[in-house]
Amino acid sequence: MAISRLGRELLIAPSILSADFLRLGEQVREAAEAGADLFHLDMMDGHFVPNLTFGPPVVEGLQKLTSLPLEAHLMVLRPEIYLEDLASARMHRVTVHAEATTHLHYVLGKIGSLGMKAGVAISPATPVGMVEDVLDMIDLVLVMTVNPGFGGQSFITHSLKKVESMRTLLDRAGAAHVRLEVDGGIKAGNISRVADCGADTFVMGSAIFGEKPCETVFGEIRRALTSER
Ligand SMILES: O=C(CO)[C@@H](O)[C@H](O)COP(=O)(O)O
Repeated sequence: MAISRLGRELLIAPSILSADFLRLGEQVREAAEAGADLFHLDMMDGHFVPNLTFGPPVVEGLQKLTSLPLEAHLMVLRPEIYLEDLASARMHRVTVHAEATTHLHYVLGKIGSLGMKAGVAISPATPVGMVEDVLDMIDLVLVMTVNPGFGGQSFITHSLKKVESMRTLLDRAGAAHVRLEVDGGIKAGNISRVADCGADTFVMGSAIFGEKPCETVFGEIRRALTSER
C-alpha cells in the first residue's frame, strides 16, 4: 500500500480465511494486485479454537501463487510441532498465541532457529504485558480485536484502548523493530481509528474477500488512511 501515517509504514495483510477456496489463486492474485503487502494465514486445530482450517501443504501451494511474504497465525495448541514443516514451506513469519503454550520463550527461540521471523498474538482478555519479556525475540505483536476462531466477527471496541496500551509498551521499551498488528473486524470504516491508536499492520478477511471487488476495497482503505482528520 505504501502509506505512512504518524511516521509509521502501514501494511495490509489479507486473511485468506475469508477467501473462496475454490477461487483461491484468483483471489490471492487480485488482492496482491490491489495493494496487499503480505498474506495472513489462519491455522486452526479445533482445540485452541473451535474451528479447523489448513496446514503447511496449503502454504506450499500459496508460495507458487504470490511472491509476497506469508505469515502464519497459529491458533493451535503445541505450536512447536508444526514449526519444521512451516520452515520447509518457506514461511516468512510464524505468530503463536501466548495463551497456547506454557513455554513461549522456548517456542519463539525455535521459530528463530529455523530461520523464520516470530510474532506473539494475544486474545482479547490477555494483558499486553504478556509480550514484555520476549520483545527481543519477535518482530510483531498481534492484538486480537475479536475472539480468535472465525472471520466476519465484530470489532471489540475495548480493543482501541488495548492497542494504545500496546503502543505505549512498545515505545517505552524502545521496540521500534516490533510491528503492532491488529486482527478481527477491521474495515475501511474503522481502520483509521485503529491506526490512530498505534497499529501499523492490519489483518482484513471479510472486508477484502467480501462482496466488493478487491480493488474497490483497497481504494476505500487508502482513502480512509490518507484523508485529513
Ligand atoms: O484470526 C482470525 C480469526 O480468528 C482473523 O484473521 C479473521 O480471519 C479476520 O477476519 P475478519 O474479522 O477481518 O473478517
